[in-house]
Amino acid sequence: MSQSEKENQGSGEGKTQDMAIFSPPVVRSGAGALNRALFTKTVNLAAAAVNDNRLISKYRKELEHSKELLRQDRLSPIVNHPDKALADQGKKCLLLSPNVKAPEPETWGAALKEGVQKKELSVIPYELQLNYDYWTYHDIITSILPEELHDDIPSGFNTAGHVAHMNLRERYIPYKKVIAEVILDKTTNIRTVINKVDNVGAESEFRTFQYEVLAGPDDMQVQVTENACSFEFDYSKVYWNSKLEAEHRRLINMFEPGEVVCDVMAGIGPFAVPAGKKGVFVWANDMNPESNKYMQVAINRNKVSQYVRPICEDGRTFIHHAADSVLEAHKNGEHVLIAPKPPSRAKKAPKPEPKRVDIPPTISHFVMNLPATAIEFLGCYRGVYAGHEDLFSAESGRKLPLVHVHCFSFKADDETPLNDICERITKYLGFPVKPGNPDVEGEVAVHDVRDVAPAKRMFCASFRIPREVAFAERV
Ligand SMILES: C[S@@+](CC[C@H](N)C(=O)[O-])C[C@H]1O[C@@H](n2cnc3c(N)ncnc32)[C@H](O)[C@@H]1O
Repeated sequence: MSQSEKENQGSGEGKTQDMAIFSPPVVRSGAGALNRALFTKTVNLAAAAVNDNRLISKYRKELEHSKELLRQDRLSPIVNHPDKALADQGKKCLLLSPNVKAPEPETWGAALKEGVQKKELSVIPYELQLNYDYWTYHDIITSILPEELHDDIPSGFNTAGHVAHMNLRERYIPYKKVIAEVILDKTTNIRTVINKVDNVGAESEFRTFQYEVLAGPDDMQVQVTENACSFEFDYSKVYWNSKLEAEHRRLINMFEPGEVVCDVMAGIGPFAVPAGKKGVFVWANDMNPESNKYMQVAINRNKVSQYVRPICEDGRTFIHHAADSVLEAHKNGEHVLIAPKPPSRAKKAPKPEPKRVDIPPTISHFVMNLPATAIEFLGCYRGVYAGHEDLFSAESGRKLPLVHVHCFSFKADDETPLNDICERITKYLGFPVKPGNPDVEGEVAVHDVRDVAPAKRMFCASFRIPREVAFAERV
């Protein structure tokens, strides 16, 4: 081996650092209480003590370039000198790669050797102390769980404000408390960890769930911000899913200021409140009285009471009631007045009049986010505008409402889910539909929203209510 080859090998160039030394100790404490003190470790390294602090940045760059500097996630290579007296004088060290050994100059690379030769550096042993705070959730849990559980370490959870909501698989249940404690320690802004309690697949009518608190206080009163609106609610009493923010935004972006939107299953208002904020009139219904209560809270918090009306009834009856009530509001001349921007003080222009926006006579969009069953409500559109063909005459320029109905279907790359969804819409609407352009009567646009299970996805189907359905006689 030539001298340069020896030097190369010694300096760690071309060699991967042995990073296993930074793994936490294996603490197979079982399902018992989490003992954070067991997660301490001393890693023996070498460090380049820098004689003059003004040279730190120069040597940091050089040693980084020659791959002699320690590169390890969440560890700064610049540390205080291990000698307390020198540290008190402000002396610093640069931590070196584990391949570099202080007593073995043949492991030092050219940059290090040169620094030592110039008496600007000295290479010293350094005992790096690592503890529980250093390691990630994954590191700690891997260290605790037995190896047969390493293949699918629980990592995902929903959050609602300070609450992390887990849905642990059966085989991780014995470790639920330890897992929750570590999540609590390692996730900023999480104060409570809960686990969904299996209720043998049965979902509650209001899409709430049974849970047990695994770590932190049993405090389910949460605050969240979504689409620039703030919500405060009891997460145990109403439905909330932070993973739907993009879907909420997608539909909100379709609504125009001054239009009317009827949200049939509005929850606490993640469609309604931001839509109201952009000047859309919203009739926001939910059958859960708790949702209705917290929607009112959100309306007040976000100052959208001029635009958003909370209603609490069965969505099936709401559909006709909403069409009638919007028309009534229009006939009564209900409107909002939008205060103009104050004129600049320099101009002595007369104060501009507020802008009046009337509630239009008809609904532009219905939203139905209750994916498990909403399609079954579609029969309720029959007769929604019975006797009101005039409202949608060619001269009026008005179109029948678009319905956006959420649903579940298969996960497949072909047309299977589209055809499945269209078949079910056909059945419940009582009118044949096929995949296509929602502006064409009898055609449906299907948007793929998100994965919900290995073989199941959530979709949103959008279509205009067919004339035959809208103008049918009410029974
Ligand atoms: C999946 S959540 C969606 C809530 C909200 N739209 C969202 O995106 O977060 C479905 C909502 O439907 C409400 N709900 C269930 N059955 C209903 C019915 N028959 N009529 C009206 N609302 C209903 C539940 O209370 C729940 O808030």
